[in-house]
Amino acid sequence: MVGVVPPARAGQGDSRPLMAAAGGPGPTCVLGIDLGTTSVKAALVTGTERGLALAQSCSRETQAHSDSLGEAPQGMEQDVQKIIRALNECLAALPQQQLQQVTHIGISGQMHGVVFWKSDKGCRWSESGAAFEPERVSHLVTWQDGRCSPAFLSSLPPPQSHVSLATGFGCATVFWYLKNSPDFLKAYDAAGTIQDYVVAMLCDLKKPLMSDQNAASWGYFNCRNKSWNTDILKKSGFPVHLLPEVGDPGSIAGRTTCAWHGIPKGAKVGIALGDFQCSVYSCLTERTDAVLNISTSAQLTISMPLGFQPPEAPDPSSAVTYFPYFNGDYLAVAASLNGGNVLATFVGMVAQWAQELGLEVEESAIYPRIIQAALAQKHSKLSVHPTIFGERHLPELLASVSSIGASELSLGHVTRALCRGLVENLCSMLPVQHLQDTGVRRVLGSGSALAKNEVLRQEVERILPFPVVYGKDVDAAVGAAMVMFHSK
Ligand SMILES: Nc1ncnc2c1ncn2[C@@H]1O[C@H](COP(=O)(O)OP(=O)(O)O)[C@@H](O)[C@H]1O
Ligand SMILES: O=C(CO)[C@@H](O)[C@H](O)[C@H](O)[C@H](O)COP(=O)(O)O
Repeated sequence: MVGVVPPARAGQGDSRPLMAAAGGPGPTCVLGIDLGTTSVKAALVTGTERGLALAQSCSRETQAHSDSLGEAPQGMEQDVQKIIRALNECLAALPQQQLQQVTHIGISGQMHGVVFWKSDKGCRWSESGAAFEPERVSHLVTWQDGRCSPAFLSSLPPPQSHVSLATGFGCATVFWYLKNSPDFLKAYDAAGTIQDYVVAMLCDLKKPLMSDQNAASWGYFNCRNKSWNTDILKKSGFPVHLLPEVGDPGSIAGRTTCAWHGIPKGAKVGIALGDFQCSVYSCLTERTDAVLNISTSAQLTISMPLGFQPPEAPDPSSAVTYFPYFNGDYLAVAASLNGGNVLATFVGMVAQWAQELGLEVEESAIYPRIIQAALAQKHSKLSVHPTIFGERHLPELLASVSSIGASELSLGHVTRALCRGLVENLCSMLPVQHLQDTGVRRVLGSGSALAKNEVLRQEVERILPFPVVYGKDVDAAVGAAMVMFHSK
């Protein structure tokens, strides 16, 4: 037993679906999955008399980054075959006898991105029925994709949504294909996030289902009436037949049509969820909690009051956006494009410099060294503004370094300053003063980049004047499993 998961607090003010009636026919063993940007995580969560327990977990890096097939400038695509391979490796590493007990599957994953497939040929099940392999499936164009320039985005019709349109958002990517490679879209008749694709394959859905969490992340989705901006899109020639059906987070999308890695056929599969919302769900128990998630990207968030409704129109200049959560609730989110991916880029740069100096150093060996070096440098006057990927509200503001003193140039100084810069950047988007004004009493930390990096945790604890409690590195997968226990 790895640890007992915070039990859901039923009752007033809790955004989470009510716990299944005690002793009711609720699930006993749930598989939670997070199809993240860097790694896939899987978690087996069991119901015990003490609440929910994380029985087993596994993670595998996908190494799925691929060149843009369509030669899209600044394209960021991932090979779906490699994502599914990492998923299969994770499940194969979990105990068979526990997988055989699984009655429900909760799936979350990286939001905004889009993958296309041929609805009745999206995968091929192995002879044994144990696993499926993708077929007639495109690459995943991820949330980090930069093909939609500001000029292209401004040529698109204004959305009737509170979420501003940005590059890497599913609907923006479809518009890009429509304009630059229309024949590409003709090969497919289904689309969704990577997690929607997996749900559709497991349940053999002819029409993909998508939760409003993921629909909102695509753009052109009205969260108030839970519908796509179909009229606006049709007028622009958008292939609206590609838009999935939208359902409520926590609802059941269907049942597995085959046994899957030992999980019996007929297991209930939840509608796919946003990884960020599931990371929050795994730990948020009080409305006075703030959550800081640092995985490939980074988010700092607080709950909005019950009954809050987002504005009708988007505000592209705002650093904070409102994410649909559960039960009609919303989260106010500083969603940064710069999180673990900045540290990963720094590690890649160190490896590249070493190679240019004739040294071969594995990136996996660099992480512990830069962390150790920074632990030895408790302070650094260096000031790093880390936004090498820009931000959605300030796409042109790239990274910068200042206060560079001759004594501040060690690997340890630079690493600590970089970690501090990541946290300061989030706090520039959602200031500490605002957290205090809204009554935040505690910060819950989640995401692998935080779980694996003591220096980052030290800087979090220096900058945020609140107690900080950390989760594990499989938070979104645990959250996706918890949703299945708490859904009606
Ligand atoms: N060995 C390591 N030590 C410290 N940090 C690491 C290590 N390996 C990866 N990371 C950090 O973890 C981040 C990926 O976190 P992860 O939770 O796997 O991402 P996601 O959920 O987006 O797939 C990377 O961007 C990197 O910054
Ligand atoms: O960009 C946003 C929100 O706008 C982020 O929540 C982003 O969608 C998420 O980080 C992605 O879902 C990727 O998550 P992760 O792979 O970084 O865990």
